Amino acid sequence: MSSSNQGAHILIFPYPAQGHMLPMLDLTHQLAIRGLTITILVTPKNLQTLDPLLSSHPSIQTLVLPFPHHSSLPSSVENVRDVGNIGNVPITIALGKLHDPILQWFKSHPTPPVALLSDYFLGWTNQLARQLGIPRITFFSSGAFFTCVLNNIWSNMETVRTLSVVIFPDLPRSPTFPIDHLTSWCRQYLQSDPDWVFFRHGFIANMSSWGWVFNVFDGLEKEYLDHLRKTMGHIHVWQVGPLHLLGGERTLDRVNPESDLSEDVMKWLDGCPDGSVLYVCFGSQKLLKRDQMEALAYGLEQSNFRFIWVVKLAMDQHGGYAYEFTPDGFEDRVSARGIILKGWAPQVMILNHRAVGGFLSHCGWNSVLEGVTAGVMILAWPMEGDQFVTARLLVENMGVAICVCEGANTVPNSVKLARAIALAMSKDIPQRLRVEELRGKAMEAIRAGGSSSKDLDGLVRELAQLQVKQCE
Ligand SMILES: O=c1ccn([C@@H]2O[C@H](COP(=O)(O)OP(=O)(O)O[C@H]3O[C@H](CO)[C@@H](O)[C@H](O)[C@H]3O)[C@@H](O)[C@H]2O)c(=O)[nH]1
Repeated sequence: MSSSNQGAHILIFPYPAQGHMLPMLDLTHQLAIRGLTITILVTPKNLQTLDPLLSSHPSIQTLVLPFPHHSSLPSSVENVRDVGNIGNVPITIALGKLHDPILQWFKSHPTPPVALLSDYFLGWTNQLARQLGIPRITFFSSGAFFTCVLNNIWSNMETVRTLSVVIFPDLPRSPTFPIDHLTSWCRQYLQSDPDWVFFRHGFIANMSSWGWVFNVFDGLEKEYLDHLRKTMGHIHVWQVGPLHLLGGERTLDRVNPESDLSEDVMKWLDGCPDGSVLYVCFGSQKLLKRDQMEALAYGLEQSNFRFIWVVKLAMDQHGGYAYEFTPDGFEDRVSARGIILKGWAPQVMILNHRAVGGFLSHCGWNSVLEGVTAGVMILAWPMEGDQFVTARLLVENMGVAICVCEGANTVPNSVKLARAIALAMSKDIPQRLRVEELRGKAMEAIRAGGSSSKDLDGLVRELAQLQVKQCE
């Protein structure tokens, strides 16, 4: 396949948040092995994240542009990881100022890109692509159900934000959500603030982009993908997930190379019985408050189950770094059966270890795909963004997870949490069987000739076709 695609040059623009970048880099890897010529755009502090990709594909070019200033961001911040999801609006606005530098780079390039593939938070690039006279493809790092909900919210924001319960009668299963379970943007949106108007326009622009790529698979979200194809009248909708499964040995590169934690953790898991360990991790952005950490610690302690709990390092208000709080003495008390993993965990490796039987997760889209494809039971604690919608998909639609807590600021009851952990970790819970079936469907989707694999090839064919058209 590769030789016929040589020369089709694509500009890839990831959004600087781990949950967005990692799947987009997996996608880039797939496009590179299929022979496309790739330039990837990052700001200086995100360049390091590309190291594994660039060492596998030395032919990939980088376009490194300085991160533009935004008054509400400390000057050292170039990634949502450093500030949490509160940074999404200013980071998107700041990146919008790259419009002119990209335009200049494009005009001076001897063989400029024939298409622009950018994250769904970078909807302003739709207009940029139009100016450049090339198609823009939106990459969605979240699911199709959430995209249906989000399109609806942004299109009707003036009404939606006044409601306490929002009904989506036109979506499959006509879901209803309390406003608090929809993205906090509904509460924060300010029509009089140009930053918010710009942010909103980006999402609306996504709806008219030339193509859409989703990190999803048929078995999980077919009804929502079909809905999007039907309502948007779009033929260029590609489902290419779960991308982390296609990443091959790249998956291991997600482990922080400076830490040797992964070896110790895997050794510890080797000594644990099958399905006996609960893995606890809330993605790359969300930091729990002190009382939430305490309640979670006591819940884990009382459950008596083995666990690995990932505790994050975060920037404090003085620009220094500190780990999330854990109660005094907790680590010693549970040392016989629990590990507190400080820093960046080798999540995919841990989830795929035979000893791991449950995953207490915030339902970030990547974590969900990684949990499901490891055949691990998910204990959902949705907190923000797309996570309530994803939890609905898993708990109610698919029946592969149970909900153990809800809300970004909720302090769980430790006793109830311990009970829920015990229930979820039991071997005979029906959700466990269903998640195994769903895992089979994900594997089916990515094998040669499977639905995601075919779509990935179809996407590359279309991109190569653009090159042919440009040469005619
Ligand atoms: O110690 C860690 C922590 C995270 N990860 C990886 O980081 C990614 C985290 O992604 P995700 O589970 O999606 O969570 P967030 O980082 O919170 O992602 C943001 O972006 C996602 C994709 O748009 C959304 O679904 C989430 O709600 C949003 O918070 C996953 O691949 C994890 O494997 C690690 O490898 N080690």
